[in-house]
Amino acid sequence: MTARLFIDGAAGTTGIDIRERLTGRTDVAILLLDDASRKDPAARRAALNDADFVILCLPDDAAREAVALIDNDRTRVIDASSAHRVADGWTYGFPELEPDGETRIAAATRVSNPGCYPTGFLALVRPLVRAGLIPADWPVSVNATSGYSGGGKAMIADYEAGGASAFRPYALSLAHKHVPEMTVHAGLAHAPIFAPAVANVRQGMVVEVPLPLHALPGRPTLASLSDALSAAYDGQPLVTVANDQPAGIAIEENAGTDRLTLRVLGNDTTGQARLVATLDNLGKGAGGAAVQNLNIMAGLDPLAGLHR
Ligand SMILES: NC(=O)C1=CN([C@@H]2O[C@H](COP(=O)(O)OP(=O)(O)OC[C@H]3O[C@@H](n4cnc5c(N)ncnc54)[C@H](OP(=O)(O)O)[C@@H]3O)[C@@H](O)[C@H]2O)C=CC1
Ligand SMILES: CC(=O)N[C@@H](CCC(=O)OP(=O)(O)O)C(=O)O
Repeated sequence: MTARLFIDGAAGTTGIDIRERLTGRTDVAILLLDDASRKDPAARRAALNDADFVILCLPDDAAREAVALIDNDRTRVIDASSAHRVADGWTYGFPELEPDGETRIAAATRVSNPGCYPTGFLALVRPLVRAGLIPADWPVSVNATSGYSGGGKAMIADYEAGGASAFRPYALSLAHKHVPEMTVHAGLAHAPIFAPAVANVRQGMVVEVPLPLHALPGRPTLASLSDALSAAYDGQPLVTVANDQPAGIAIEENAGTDRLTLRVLGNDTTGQARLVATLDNLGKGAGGAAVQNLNIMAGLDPLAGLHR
């Protein structure tokens, strides 16, 4: 079977990336609108209802509008925006996160693609909360740095014109749009303190969760945390729990791939840990995850077109 796919927002950063990833595939046929009609509601409505699958690569409001334009119960949607990540009736599109994740995505008609930062954060924290190693009411914090392509066309243009800062912490009022999905899908009682920054590198991301092991109820060791992550992702080809002790970690480690690498680093003597994830904000953090979800929903090879 050939899956008929419409990408709404195909001219943007994520849309172009997904089109490139699907080039040459014979199991997916892409429906495109020309430049004159790509923002025309009537043309979008027709394409949205004609397709078997739709990937929304739009700002949040436009993504909500696109969903409202679908008036049949056959078209299945993957939304790359943050509009539906904690919405009722939507399945969170992170197949490796829960034991039944892939099964639920395969059956879903509405799938929300995870945010780039939440992908790293949840991969580190969710299995530890599920295993009881981090209590649900623990005051978690998360520091992260993204490549500038995470800010879409406007931020890419700023950086590539040479005028933007080399390293810029932001979201300083602690109300970043990713906090709700981090809280809900980690199973935490309180919002984590999320401190993101953008760096002068096109693609790549480091997400770090510091943990005072000495203060946690079970006083876990580094090895017990690492073992819990390894067990959670056993057999998952895109997720690696590395047991190395690098002197430093490059933000580019997984740039250009759909890999997600997790590490538990730190010091058992002081009882302090640094949980660190690296990924490509456009890979497992966006377009790679969208293609993976499409593959799963359409019953295709789940890893087709992904860069391991
Ligand atoms: N970049 C990233 O790393 C990631 C982005 N995302 C999410 O994916 C979505 C798209 O992001 P990104 O690709 O970066 O953004 P871009 O700004 O690069 O692209 C957005 C595209 O949507 C088009 N668009 C805007 N409004 C409408 C509309 N009403 N109808 C049709 N098309 C419209 C824009 O057209 P025009 O330029 O002409 O206005 C543009 O082509 C966002 O919700 C973003 O949060 C998700 C994960 C990662
Ligand atoms: C560097 C930068 O600006 N990043 C974006 C997030 C990019 C992303 O992946 O967010 P969504 O998946 O929710 O679109 C931001 O902080 O808003």
